Amino acid sequence: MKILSSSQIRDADKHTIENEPIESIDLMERASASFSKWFIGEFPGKCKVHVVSGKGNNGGDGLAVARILKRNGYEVKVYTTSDEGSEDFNINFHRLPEGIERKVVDDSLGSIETGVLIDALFGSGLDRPIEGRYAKIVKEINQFAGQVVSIDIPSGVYADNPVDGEHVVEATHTVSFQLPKLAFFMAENEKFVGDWHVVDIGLDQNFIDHTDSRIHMVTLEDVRSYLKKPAKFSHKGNMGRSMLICGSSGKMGACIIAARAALRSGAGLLTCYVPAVGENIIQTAVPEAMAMVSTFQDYHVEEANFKGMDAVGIGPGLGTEDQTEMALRKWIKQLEVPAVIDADGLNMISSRPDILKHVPEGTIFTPHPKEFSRLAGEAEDSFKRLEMAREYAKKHKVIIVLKGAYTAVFDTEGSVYFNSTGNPGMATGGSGDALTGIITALLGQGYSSKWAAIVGVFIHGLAGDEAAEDLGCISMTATDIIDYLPDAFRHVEMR
Ligand SMILES: NC(=O)C1=CN([C@@H]2O[C@H](COP(=O)(O)OP(=O)(O)OC[C@H]3O[C@@H](n4cnc5c(N)ncnc54)[C@H](O)[C@@H]3O)[C@@H](O)[C@H]2O)[C@@H](O)CC1
Ligand SMILES: [K+]
Repeated sequence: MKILSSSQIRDADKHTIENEPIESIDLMERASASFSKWFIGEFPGKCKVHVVSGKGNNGGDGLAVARILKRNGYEVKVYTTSDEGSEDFNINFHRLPEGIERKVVDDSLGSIETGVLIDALFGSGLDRPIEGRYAKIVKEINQFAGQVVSIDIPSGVYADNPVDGEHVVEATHTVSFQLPKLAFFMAENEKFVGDWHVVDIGLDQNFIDHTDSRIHMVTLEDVRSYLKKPAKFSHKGNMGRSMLICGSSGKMGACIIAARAALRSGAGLLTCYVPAVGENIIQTAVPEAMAMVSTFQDYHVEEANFKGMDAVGIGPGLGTEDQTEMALRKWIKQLEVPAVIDADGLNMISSRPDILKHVPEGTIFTPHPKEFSRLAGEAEDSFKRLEMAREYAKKHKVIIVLKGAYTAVFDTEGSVYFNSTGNPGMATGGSGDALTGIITALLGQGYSSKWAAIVGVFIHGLAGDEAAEDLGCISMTATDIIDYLPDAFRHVEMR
């Protein structure tokens, strides 16, 4: 699913109005009806609803929603900051039926105790920080004890840029029209956006499909269409020969987790290249994997042989000893197959950036934000980090998997794909090692680097979601994520 900027969405609105054709006020009605349908589903008890409207079209939506909810049996009170506004605001203001209490407010809503508050103060037309009387209103909205639902976007949040003011509505839910907004994927906006939802308002799909956007959200349907089904005549040899270079003394767990995750992701033949300390451990813990053992006891110091391999995963539990770093340099120089580099592998590259020039095109890096800042420098905010990761991926011709609540995959052409699965329970030790194992296995099965990353991240998150459903976010572990991989793959396969 594409994510469009607010100016692109405005163009889509305009195009729909001209070409469907539909009057602007009727499109507002359609949007408000979609919002109301969502609202009635979420709050079926006919609670008291307070609608706070600005004077733009977001406020106009609020007024239309007030009317629709009143018709559906809700007790509705409307607070407007003005009795006059945009053309469509004015029409909806005059359409407000009898029986809706209304109040034109200056800088205070007065006391609101119960019910649900709908925030229709500002939408995508916000063009400066919220100040003065509007700031006081936002303060009151945030002091309200009940749930707050923002129409389209929380007032004070920009769709495509970082928040620049102190006064921003903190919504419980945000109901966005037609498509999600880039702002929803940024960690610092979580407290404003709350849980977000998208409702269809019937904008011209053909126009959206032809609008150039390099920002996407990965959906189940996307992954479903890219998932390779094992062929009837497949055998272990053509399901990919993969190697994990992993482990050091005290960090063999990372290796085990990555190996198990690879096997649960369809790796045909898996070899774990480990230092001597890891031989018994990996052979006992993961009997399905072969072990290739380095002569040195505690950590990697030697060259590896990738002959016959289809994919390599480098990183889980490697440690960052100087000699391991020298070994890493050799591995990278002789890489001829698709590879994913994680964790300590990335940390070593950060401290010796000259290794970068040997990294083959299309290699996947899977940093979390801290590892990414070691690679590319600190970012002021998530929007800047997004641009930095995009530039880094383009410049070094690598696929970046920037891990976070919405893990983002950056391809070498400047496109970014936000993941839509996963939960806070996955921020647990070993979760990243499992991801490395999954991506290695997919690379081995012939997925392109970009799609191995996108599909791997999605499946990893989905397995985490299935685990969280049964075990809860607090108790789940990386091993649980692996245990739920079969459910996740089945879920994607189901048609
Ligand atoms: N046809 C369309 O374009 C549709 C638009 N829709 C709604 O329209 C919204 C966008 O409407 P608008 O473009 O009218 O914008 P807004 O409703 O967000 O408000 C814009 C107004 O607020 C003022 N303003 C901006 N920032 C301010 C600030 N910090 N302090 C004080 N005043 C400020 C602007 O000067 C302008 O008068 C969307 O978010 C969506 O809710 C929907 O009805 C769907 C259809
Ligand atoms: K709003």
